[in-house]
Formats: sequence, structure tokens, C-alpha cells
Amino acid sequence: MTPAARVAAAIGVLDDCLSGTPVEKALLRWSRGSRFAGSKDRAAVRDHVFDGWRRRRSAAHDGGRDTGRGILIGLLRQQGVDLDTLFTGQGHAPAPLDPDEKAGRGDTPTAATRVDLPDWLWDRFQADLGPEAETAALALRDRAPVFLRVNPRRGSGAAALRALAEDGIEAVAHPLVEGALRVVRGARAVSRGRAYAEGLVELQDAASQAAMARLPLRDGQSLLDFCAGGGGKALALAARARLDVTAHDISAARMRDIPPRADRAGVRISVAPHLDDQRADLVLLDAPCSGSGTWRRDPDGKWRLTPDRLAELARLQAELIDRAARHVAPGGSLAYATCSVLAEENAAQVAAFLARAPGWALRDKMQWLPGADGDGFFLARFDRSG
Ligand SMILES: C[S@@+](CC[C@H](N)C(=O)[O-])C[C@H]1O[C@@H](n2cnc3c(N)ncnc32)[C@H](O)[C@@H]1O
Repeated sequence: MTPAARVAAAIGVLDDCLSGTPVEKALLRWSRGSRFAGSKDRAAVRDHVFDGWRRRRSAAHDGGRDTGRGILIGLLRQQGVDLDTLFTGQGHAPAPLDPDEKAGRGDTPTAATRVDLPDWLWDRFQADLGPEAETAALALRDRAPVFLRVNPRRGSGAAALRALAEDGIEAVAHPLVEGALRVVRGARAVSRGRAYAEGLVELQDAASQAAMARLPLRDGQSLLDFCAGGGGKALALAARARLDVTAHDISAARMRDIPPRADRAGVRISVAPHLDDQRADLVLLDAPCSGSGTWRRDPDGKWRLTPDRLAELARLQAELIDRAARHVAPGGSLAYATCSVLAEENAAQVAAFLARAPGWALRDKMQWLPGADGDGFFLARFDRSG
């Protein structure tokens, strides 16, 4: 495919997204109908689509229309690309720009348009994050860096860097937390490489790594990961100490990869689709949330979240905190985490739990905002006194 044909394909996929199809599904649909596209074409179309969808509002403004074509014109304009070389109308290229598209919209975008958030979310960001709201929102408009976690059970950071380099993957130590690497080149090859296959590295965002590194652990302790999903956090904790780890999730299917991942990492994790009244020294609740700290990876989230859905998530989080707390052994700890930056899911949950649950003390609270250091993440740790 020519660069112009890739742009035309991305315009079609974005139109599908605008009609309500989730971005991954829209890309899959295009991909299935485009057997002629090679892997480089697919990667390029995917990048255009994700770059455009993250900046849906500002790009549509700069491109003059809230259509796939408008978004792509605005995006490429923001990227400083010469539009006349792509919008030629020749072959599979999109049609040349009309006079309105050439002129672009003359009016000044609203602040919410400029930072690419729906109006109500921009209000929330400002209320919750104050002077940091704009930096956080702007970070969500760009591609996320790719981070790896070095698994000390399998080798050192230097050994991981060597193994990655053998596969043409360049990474550098990331200062946020020991053992974090930022991939500089070859990110798409990581999961096919030796370092990954041998469990030397796992894909994990740096803020998640930093949060897990803050939790105090001792050999011999028991850990219950109450919302384990694919087990990313449980694996990070199990790599740090000799723990008795149990992974639980409402969805057994989501936990399917935990046994092979644990084998690869050289740690033991028991998977428990159902829990009895067992207790653990540390219960981790990595709760279902809006994902607002990770919207650069999942831009659908910011365009589809509604105030009602957020309130529903907050109710579920409060319920899960109470349920997870019942599994904490006397003298043990509850760690509550989200990948959200919204106070309703973070600080408000902490305050409400402390108010309704005597016998618990807040020992640690930390928020990471999306940016060069990683995604947005939140962690609070409570100790149980009784
Ligand atoms: C943020 S994800 C967890 C990610 C995971 N900890 C990781 O590091 O990969 C939240 C998880 O909560 C699970 N979940 C939702 N409701 C639940 C419930 N009532 N009980 C247990 N798990 C639940 C979801 O299936 C989802 O896997």
C-alpha cells in the first residue's frame, strides 16, 4: 500500500469508530477485509487510527469536520505533514482537499477540545488534578512508551538488555523504579524475542511497577490478588519475595494465561476461580476502573465513559474493597489500586472506606499521573489492626 492508501484506509476505520464501533473491532474488520495489506501496512494504518482517535476532538477541529477524513486531515496537519502529497485522488489515495478543508476551521478551540477530552471529563480533571490537569490530559493525546519489567528470578537488568539487543530491541534503564526498562526501538518485536520467552522481562507499565515495588513484602507471607486478571501485578510481587500467592478474578478466562506466565517467570501462583473464607497477609485489589490513566493505550475509554458509568464503577469499587478487606488476616494489609486519575475512584474511595471501616489505618497513598514516566496509577495501603 502507498502512504496515501494507508491514510485512506485509516479514514474508513475512523468512520467506523465514529459510528460506535470500538477501535480494535474496527481495525479487525478492516484487516479481515484487506488481505492484500502487509504487516507494515497494518502497523501504519493502526498508528494513524490510534493517533487520530486519541486526538479525536482537536484533530476534527483542525481538519474542519467530525468525520474520519476530518480527523485524519487535522491529525496530519498537527504532525506537520504536507497534505497535498497524500490527498491526491490518484490510485487509492483520498480525494484532494476542498477549499474548506484547505482553510481549516478559523475559530479558537475550547480548552476541552484542545486537550482532547469530553467537556464533563475536562471539568473533572481540573477539579481533581488542579494545576496538573492539563499536563495529564495532554499526555493522553500521545502514544504510550513501552516499558518492560526485569524479572530478577531469571537474571539481571544487564542480562535482559543483552538478550533484548540480540533480537534487535534497544531499551534503557528507566529511573522511576529499579528493574524498569523503557524500549527505545523494536517494541513490536518484544513478545517474539528470547528475553520475553525466557521470562527475563515482562511487559508492564512503569507506574504499575513502581506501585508494586512500594508494597512491603517478607518471605513466607501470603498474598491474595483479588482481581488478578492476567496476573501482571501478582507476577511482579511474586518476583520480589518467596510468597504464597493466590490469584482470583471473577473471570476465570482472564486468568487463563497466569500458569504459563508464572512458569516462564519461575514463580508459583495458585489460581482460585472461587474463594472460600481464606485470609492472606496482603490482599491486593487492583480494581476495575475507568482506566483514565491509560487512555493513551485505550482511547475508546475517554470518548465512551459517562458520568453514570463512572458512578457505577465507584459503587462496584466500594463493594469490592469491603469484600477484599474480609480476606485480610489480622495484622495484615489491603492494597487498593486503580489505573485511574479520577478522585471518585481514588481519594474518595480511600476516605469512604476509612469512614465506614473502623480498625483500619491508611499507611501509604500515592498517585502517578500519565506522562513520560508511565501511565496514571493510584495505590493506597491500609493496615488492619484488629
Ligand atoms: C484492572 S483489572 C486487573 C488487572 C490485573 N491485576 C493485572 O495486573 O493484569 C480488574 C479485574 O477485576 C476483575 N473483576 C471485576 N469484578 C470483579 C469481582 N466482582 N471480583 C473479582 N474480580 C473482579 C475483572 O475481571 C478484571 O480482570
